[in-house]
Amino acid sequence: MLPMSIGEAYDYEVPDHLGVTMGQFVKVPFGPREVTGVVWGEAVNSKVAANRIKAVQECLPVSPLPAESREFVDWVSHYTMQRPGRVLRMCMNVPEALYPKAPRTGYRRTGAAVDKMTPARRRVLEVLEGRVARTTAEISDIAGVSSSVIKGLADKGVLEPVSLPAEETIPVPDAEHPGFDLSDAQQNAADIFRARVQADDFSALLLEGVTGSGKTEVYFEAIAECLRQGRQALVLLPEIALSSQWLSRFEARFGVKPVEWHSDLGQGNRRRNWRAVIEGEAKVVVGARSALFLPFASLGLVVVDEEHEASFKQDEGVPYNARDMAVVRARIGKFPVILASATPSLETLTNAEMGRYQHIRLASRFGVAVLPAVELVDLKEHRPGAQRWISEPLRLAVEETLKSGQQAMLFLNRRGYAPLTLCDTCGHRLQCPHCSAWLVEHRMLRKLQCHHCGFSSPLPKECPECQDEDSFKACGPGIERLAEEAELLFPDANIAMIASDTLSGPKAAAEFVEAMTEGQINLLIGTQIVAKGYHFPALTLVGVVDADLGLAGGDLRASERTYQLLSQVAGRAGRAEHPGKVILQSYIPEHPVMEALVQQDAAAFFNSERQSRESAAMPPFGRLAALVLSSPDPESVFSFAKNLSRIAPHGDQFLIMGPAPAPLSMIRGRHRYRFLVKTAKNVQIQKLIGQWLKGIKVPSNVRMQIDIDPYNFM
Ligand SMILES: Nc1ncnc2c1ncn2[C@@H]1O[C@H](COP(=O)(O)OP(=O)(O)OP(=O)(O)O)[C@@H](O)[C@H]1O
Ligand SMILES: [Zn+2]
Repeated sequence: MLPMSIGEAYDYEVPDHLGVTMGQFVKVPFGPREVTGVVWGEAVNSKVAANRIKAVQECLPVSPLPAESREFVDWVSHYTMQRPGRVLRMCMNVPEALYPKAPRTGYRRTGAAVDKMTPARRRVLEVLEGRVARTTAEISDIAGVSSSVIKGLADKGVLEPVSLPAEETIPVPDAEHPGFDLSDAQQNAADIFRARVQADDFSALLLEGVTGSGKTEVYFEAIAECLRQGRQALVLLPEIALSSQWLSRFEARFGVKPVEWHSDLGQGNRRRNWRAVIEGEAKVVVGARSALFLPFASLGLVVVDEEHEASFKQDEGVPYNARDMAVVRARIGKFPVILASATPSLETLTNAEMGRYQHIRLASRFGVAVLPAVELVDLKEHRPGAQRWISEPLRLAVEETLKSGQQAMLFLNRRGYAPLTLCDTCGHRLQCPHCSAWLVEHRMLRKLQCHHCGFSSPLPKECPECQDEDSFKACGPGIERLAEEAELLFPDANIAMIASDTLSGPKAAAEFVEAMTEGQINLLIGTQIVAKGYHFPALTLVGVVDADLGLAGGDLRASERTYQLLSQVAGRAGRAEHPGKVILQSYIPEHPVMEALVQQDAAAFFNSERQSRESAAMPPFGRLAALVLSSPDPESVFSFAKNLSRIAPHGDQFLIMGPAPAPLSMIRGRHRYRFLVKTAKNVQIQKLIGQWLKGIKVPSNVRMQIDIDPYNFM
């Protein structure tokens, strides 16, 4: 199999001297090029004439891709209707990891004296005190000298070269490293997990625990058991790059840091970690959704933390849901998968109810902490002033919290200064030239930005429509604007504003956590990025500035997502000895989502949500797939969509809706049309779509993306 978008595995001859095994990574000729592929199986009834079959050139010096990984690739390919090579590419996207690293050369002191001492030379000798050996790069890094200083000392015989192991070894987490004493409820859950890991068989477990109940500590015990069994464990976390608190807790429990996998890793670490996974040296990996495609030598447990998070769904490339695929991966590998959340998805809750997943609950917060009280502020009664968003009751609550020396947080899930900028004279709205979306003003960066394609431009001096000067007006708040208001209202507060574009990576995230923990910040203003996972003991007030924000639009999961997000953000309040309070500002306080949040009645909310989904035969009670067609040329995509529509099958078990212009009818200069396929639960939706599209030729300037179980309806 080659990691590219082609239909099936290619046939190659294996020269006698090579002796390949299944899963072996090999170099093969492909047209004029040489590419790396994986031995997928024996060619049966090859369609290629014997004299045209080319030969495998080389086996690569790395363990083969395990059988479980190959089965997983085939499964995901079939389910998502994507070519297997595209899925395989996700497993082997670190080409340099297929070769072992050359041994490194280091230097150490010989004991010979230096004839002429300089400050730079002295620093080098200090770094190498006690005959330790280090690489040139390390020495120049620590001592702050150029490599010529080191070479000069070596030439004089003061330093001598020594050979160092090719790679630093990966520290092994210690299952017996002392952790916390668990509460009774935690202990019960941990016992179940341990038994499941020992059972050496597939099982799916839902760990539903209210915010602050200590779910992490409980699934750590499952990881410990997995380590005792000598197998690898994988934890999928949303926003792993920002989870410094999680990493410290792991280290506290297991004595060392886990192996990380996410897009913020440098090239060197990616290489090392990928290789450590396939060679079985990486015992615990924590990563983003893509970590599921790592070539684990012997995986024995997957934990999906915050399993309800939509970020586990990938929309681009191969569209897949890592939560669902984690369950598949566990079934293939015959081991347990743990789905953890304070607000599980309706899909997972339904699976638990049907008995497919074992449901384990943690009903209260750990220790003395209690769940925060939730209050609604009806914005129809307590209107903030013009161009203001903080109501009087919320203002008072913040003031009181700050006065008592505790921390408050204002939550608004909108980046930038204002979501819309328009001309006050003619009403012209500033729109992205490549997308059907408004430009968002980011005042700190002094520019307008498209949140869909990244386009940015300075705010124009004059309106492109009516040529009036300085006529643009910001409409609505983003967190930058909210921060402006907060500075006016709370002049003495130490305000920090945190959004995905202000928190630029793991380092900035760790600094933010420290500033919160040390109390250097007392008023936090943030988007969803601060809504989950964090544990700040002194944070006692959470104010949700616009609780209705997520409810707009026709998204199937709008209510569910709003409920989950607001529960998460509410759950940041009062996690230690001081009780917390949550204020939701809303124009629709009677909405079921608001009522459920105030009553803290998750069950009632999910029952009503379940009923409405069931009566509409929507997931998880029916199946959905989206077909998105796009092209730079509006004519081509429209006529292709029309053709598809003409030949669309009809039946009473399914419905094909569309083509309709997608709600975002243009992204990155591509015009988009959508079909939505909706079927009964028992219909094989892939088969139906396969029959529909059989023999279809997609025009070369049109792209067709199939998305099974779509989460994004834009
Ligand atoms: N058995 C225990 N002993 C001591 N501290 C604990 C114990 N269990 C949990 N804690 C602490 O309680 C806090 C909350 O736990 P944790 O963050 O795991 O909760 P959670 O269920 O993951 O919450 P959320 O869903 O809100 O992220 C953490 O600081 C954790 O270290
Ligand atoms: Zn754009």
